Amino acid sequence: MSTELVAAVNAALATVIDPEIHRPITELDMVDALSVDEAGVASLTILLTITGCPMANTIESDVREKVTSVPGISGVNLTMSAMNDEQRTELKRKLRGGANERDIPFSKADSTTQVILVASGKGGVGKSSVTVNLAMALANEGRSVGVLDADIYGHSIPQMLGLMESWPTSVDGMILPVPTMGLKVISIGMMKESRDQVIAWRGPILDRALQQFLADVYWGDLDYLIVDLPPGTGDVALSLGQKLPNAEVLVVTTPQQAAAEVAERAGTMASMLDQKVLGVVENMAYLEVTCSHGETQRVAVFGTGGGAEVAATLTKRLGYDVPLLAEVPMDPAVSAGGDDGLPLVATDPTRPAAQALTGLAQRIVARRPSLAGRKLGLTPVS
Ligand SMILES: Nc1ncnc2c1ncn2[C@@H]1O[C@H](COP(=O)(O)OP(=O)(O)OP(=O)(O)O)[C@@H](O)[C@H]1O
Repeated sequence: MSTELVAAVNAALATVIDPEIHRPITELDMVDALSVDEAGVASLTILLTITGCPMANTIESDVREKVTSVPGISGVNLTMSAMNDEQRTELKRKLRGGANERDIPFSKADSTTQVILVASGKGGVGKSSVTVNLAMALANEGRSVGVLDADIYGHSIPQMLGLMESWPTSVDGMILPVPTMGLKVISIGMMKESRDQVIAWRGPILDRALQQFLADVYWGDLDYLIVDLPPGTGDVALSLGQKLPNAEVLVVTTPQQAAAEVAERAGTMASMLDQKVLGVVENMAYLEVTCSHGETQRVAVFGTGGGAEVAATLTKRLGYDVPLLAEVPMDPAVSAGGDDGLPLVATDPTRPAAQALTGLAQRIVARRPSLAGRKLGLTPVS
């Protein structure tokens, strides 16, 4: 057996990335019994994290391609198998950075992930649409982004990202988010046995489920975790507020006065939980219509000024600047993108609505992460 060839095959395998965990399969101890015989035939076993792993075919074809491309390799003898319990436990330990206990990585003082809770006062203002498009736009800016759909009543994220038939893989109790379009996604809807099942979780059960999303999901290194909250100021906001004291809240409203008033409440609630309000997004701000003379006009379908009003009220109430970060026009393409599972920012970034959402992402990226109001995990000495 040629040790050089084995090393070369190993190096090639190090370029095969597990599509769910986003790490090289060699680092995840998924390569077993690798050898190369005199005739240059490589034999190896790939240990999948679970039997029936949904990504098995992708990994298999990737491994074949990479191994056969190594000079001197004439064939591949590949066995696809699964890890045993011990191997899985070791992998989980490794993924948690050697720690056995499950704590929430984002709540640690040294966490570099910016958690953004997308909140609204009432339903239907476009909170989920803003969530998926903002996440896509941040990914387009080269950031690693996770999306957590914590909207127990709506959970429309799977639909909006084309994941209606996708389920997260679980490795011995550790959940791997579903990868799509460069994002990592988990939805409360994915935890149900069937998609039409109604969830009526409250109090401790809901709290436990949210804890699981944050601690038992292997998110990896994220720049941003965007969380779609249920509308209003309910149990989820409270529970997440306690679990993620450093999270920042992005308030989505429509220009309507009534929507603005309830949106202010969502912002005020955040401050009660010691969270900072990052800013306000006014969605469905106006509709652009082109008249028969070719002139374009902005029609205020839902009135005007709601976003600016929420921003001004929260600035006054909270004592720091809460900016109006974006005004997103009404555009049937936003809605169609949601139905098709493809966010507008990904399919048609030139449309004004997509540009407004990209601008929102750019403003968020450009902000220097502020430590104001953050709990730094320092213990005062007497
Ligand atoms: N800028 C927009 N232009 C046109 N349609 C939009 C826009 N934003 C959202 N919509 C549409 O409005 C409807 C409600 O949006 P969405 O589901 O994002 O709201 P939501 O606030 O998350 O609602 P809920 O909390 O009730 O789930 C959807 O059909 C969506 O496609």
